[in-house]
Amino acid sequence: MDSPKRVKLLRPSKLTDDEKKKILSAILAKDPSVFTKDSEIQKVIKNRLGWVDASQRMRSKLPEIKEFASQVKDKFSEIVLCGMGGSSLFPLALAKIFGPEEGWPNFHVLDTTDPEEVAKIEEKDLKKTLFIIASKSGTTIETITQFRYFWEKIAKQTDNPGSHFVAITDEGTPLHREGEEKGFLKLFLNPEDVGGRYAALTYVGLVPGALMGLDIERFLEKAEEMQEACSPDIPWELNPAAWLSEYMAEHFFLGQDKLTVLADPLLRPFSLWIEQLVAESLGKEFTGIVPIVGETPGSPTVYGPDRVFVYLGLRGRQDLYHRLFSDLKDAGFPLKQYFLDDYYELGAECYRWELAVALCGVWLGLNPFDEPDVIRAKKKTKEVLDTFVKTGDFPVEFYVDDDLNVGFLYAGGLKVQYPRLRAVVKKLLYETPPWGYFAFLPFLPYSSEVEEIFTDLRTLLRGRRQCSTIMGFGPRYLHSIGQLFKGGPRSGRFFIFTRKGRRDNQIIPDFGFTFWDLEFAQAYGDFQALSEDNRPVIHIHLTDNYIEELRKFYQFMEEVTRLTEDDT
Ligand SMILES: O=P(O)(O)OC[C@H]1O[C@](O)(CO)[C@@H](O)[C@@H]1O
Repeated sequence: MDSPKRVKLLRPSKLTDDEKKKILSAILAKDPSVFTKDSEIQKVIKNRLGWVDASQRMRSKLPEIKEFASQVKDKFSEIVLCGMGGSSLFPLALAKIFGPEEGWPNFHVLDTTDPEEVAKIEEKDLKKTLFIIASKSGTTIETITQFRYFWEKIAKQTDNPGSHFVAITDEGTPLHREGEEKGFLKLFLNPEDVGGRYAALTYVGLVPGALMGLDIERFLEKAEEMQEACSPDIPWELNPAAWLSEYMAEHFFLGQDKLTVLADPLLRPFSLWIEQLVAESLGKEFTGIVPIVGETPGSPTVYGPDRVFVYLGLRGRQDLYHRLFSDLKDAGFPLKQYFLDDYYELGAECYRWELAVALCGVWLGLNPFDEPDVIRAKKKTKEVLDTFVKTGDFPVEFYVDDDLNVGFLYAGGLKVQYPRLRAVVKKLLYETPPWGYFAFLPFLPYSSEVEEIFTDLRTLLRGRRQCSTIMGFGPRYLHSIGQLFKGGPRSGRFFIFTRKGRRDNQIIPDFGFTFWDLEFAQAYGDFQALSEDNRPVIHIHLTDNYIEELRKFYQFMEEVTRLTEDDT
C-alpha cells in the first residue's frame, strides 16, 4: 500500500514539456509542494532547498574563507578534517583528486573510527596540526568522538588547544556551542537550509578547498554556469540536469535500477559523493535507484539487464574506455557520457547531480531530502555500546568456521541445517535473484591491499552471477549508501567484516570506550538492523591477521561460486 505521505509516481516521458518545466521551476523557486502534499513535510523540505542558490550565497563568504586559509597556511603542516558522509565526501574527493597545492599543508580526511586510521593521525606532529570538525548536526558520533580524543591529546601538548580547532556546523548545534566555549580558532556556520549531502559547495567543500590552495571561486563559477544551463527556459532535452533525471528515472521504471557510475580513474573519488547523494536521496520506502560505483569496468557479458551506465570522464582522455563503451552500446546497454574540461568542473557536476536527484525524487514519489532508515543502525549501535559500558562485554557470540578459522554470524532469513560458513554463503548465493546486488562492507583500515581484495571479489561475483556489487568501508557507508541498504529495495545481500585489534590505549574521553569498541558496535549494530528487517546478512569476524584471512576468503568464494554455478 502506498504511504499517505507519498505522491504518485510520475514518468517524465509521459508528461508534456510544459508540465516538466513547471516542476523544475517549482524546485528552483524552492517550492516544496512538488515533493509531497503533507504540509508538515513540506515545511521540512522547504528548509532543505538552499542548495539551489548556495553558490550565489557563498560568494560573499569567499574573502572570509581565503583570509582564514592564508592565516593558517604557514602555521600548520597537517590539516585533518573529521566528518562523515556529506560533511566529508566532497573534501575527500578534493584531497584525492587535486591534493594540496605546493606550499600548502598536507590534508587528511578522517571519516572512520578504525583504530589504525586514528593511530595514523596520532602519529602526526599534533603541535603543527589543525583539526576541522565538520558536522551539520554537531552530534555525529564518529566526528564527536574524534574531536574529544584529539582535543585531549592537543590539550596535553599545548596551552591553547582551541587554536588547533575549527568547526563547520550549523548555528546552535552542540558543536557550535562547544566550539564557542572552548575558544575554537574559527567557527564556520553553514547555511541551515542546505542538507548534508547537498552541501559540497558551502563551507563544507570551500573551506577544505581553500586550505588545499585551490581556486575555490572557480568551483562556484562552474556551478553557476551549470545552474544557468539548467534554467527552465532551456529546452528540456538540452537541460543537463533535467535530462539526466529523465534518463535515471525512465530506466528505473523499466527495471534498470542499478545506476552504474563509471569514472576516469583520475575522477573516481568523486563517485563516492555521487553514491551518497543518490542512495540517501533515492533509496527508501523499499524502492529506489541503486548507485553502483567503484567496480572495475567489464565486458557486456558480465552485466545483467538491470544496469544503466553513466560515465564521468576528462576531455583529452576520451579514448580511455572507448572500446568498452562501444561494446556496451552494441549490446544495448544505456550509457550517458560526460566529459569535464578540467577538475574544477566538479563544481558544475555537483549542481547537475543535486538537481537531477531532486527531480528524480519527484518522478519516484520520494522525499529526496531525508534519510529515515539511518537512525535504526545508530540505535542498535547505542544499545550494543550501552551493554558494553555496563558489562565490559559485547553481547555477541560468533560461530567458528573450521575451514577459514574465522568467526561468523548470519541472519535475515538465511537458514541452514548446520551453521557452517560454506553452507550459509551457498544459501545466500542461491537465493540471490539476478537483479540482486552483493555488498561487501569491511570495517577495516583503508589499505590498498584490502581494497584490492574486495575489488577482486566484486569482479569475481559479478562475473559468476552477473549481479551488481558494492563495496563500502564501514562506518563510512553508514552515512552514505547505508540508508538504501535498510530502506531501499530488498535486493541487497550483505557481507560485513570486522577484525580483532582493540587498542586499549585509545580510550575516548567522556565516552569510556575505545575506537575499536565503537567500530565493532557500529558493524554489529548494522548487522542487527539489517537482520531485523529480514535482509540477508553475514557478519565475518577476522583476527588481526585479516589480510591473509581475506585472501583465503577470496579463494573460498572462488570455490563456492564455482560450486553454485555448477549446480544452477
Ligand atoms: O554532518 P553530520 O550531521 O555530522 O552528518 C553526517 C552524515 O550523517 C548522515 O546524517 C547520515 O547519518 C548523512 O546524511 C550526513 O551527511
